[in-house]
Amino acid sequence: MTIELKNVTKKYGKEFSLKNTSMTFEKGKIYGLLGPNGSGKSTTLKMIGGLVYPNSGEILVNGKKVTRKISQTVAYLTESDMFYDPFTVKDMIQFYQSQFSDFNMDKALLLLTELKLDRSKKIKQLSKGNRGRLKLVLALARKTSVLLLDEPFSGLDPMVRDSIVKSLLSYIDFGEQTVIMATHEINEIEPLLDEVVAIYNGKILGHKNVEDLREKEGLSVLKWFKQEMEYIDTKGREEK
Ligand SMILES: Nc1ncnc2c1ncn2[C@@H]1O[C@H](COP(=O)(O)OP(=O)(O)OP(=O)(O)O)[C@@H](O)[C@H]1O
Repeated sequence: MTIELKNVTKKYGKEFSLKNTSMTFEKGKIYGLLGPNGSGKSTTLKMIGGLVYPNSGEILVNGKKVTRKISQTVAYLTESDMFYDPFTVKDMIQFYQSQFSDFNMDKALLLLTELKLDRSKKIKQLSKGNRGRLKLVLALARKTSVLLLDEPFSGLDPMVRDSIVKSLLSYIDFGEQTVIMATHEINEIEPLLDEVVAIYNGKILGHKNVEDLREKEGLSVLKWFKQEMEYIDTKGREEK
């Protein structure tokens, strides 16, 4: 599905989270959304996921304006936990199955085994990293045309990150799913990405095809992102 942000502005009080931002995410591509803390990454994902609405402008998914109902078409791994503590891992999986008709139980069970999660454990007994793993299971087990991942590696130890990147590769439906991943782990996700978007202070600074970056400009995603940030520092493009 194609996702379009058209002149989107989001304010919390007087603070801008996004300032008149426009961007198109094309069907079947994997996007990395990069930016320093507080730049507007989570806000962008929340708006695509129908959790918050813009003050002005519009967000369209396949030409349709986003409402709360979008949660039926969009799988969303949020930055914060949305778990019910007394549930066990298995209860949580069954709850998702009851909520989403696209939930694939076989895939969930496979992911649980791969990520070494104990089904009988209560959510409140899980470590932060294991809660992170469970969030991944719940998001990846859905068959949706849009997948939003907000800090999917948060709390995970570096030893498992590699295997999780590989899991992502095998569980994403390439060419079909539009995936947007907000993260600070730039090097880890580079092998997954088709496109990269840099955001700063509520504005999109740049958008590049990762292969073009490498082949035409000889830059890694991290190098390009650092260049964009240095440009901000030297030219003071901040418009506050
Ligand atoms: N619920 C809220 N109430 C007030 N301000 C908010 C709220 N959510 C976000 N903001 C503000 O909006 C701006 C963008 O926040 P956002 O969470 O989108 O950034 P981010 O790029 O995801 O940051 P991080 O990398 O730290 O997760 C920040 O200035 C933040 O303080």
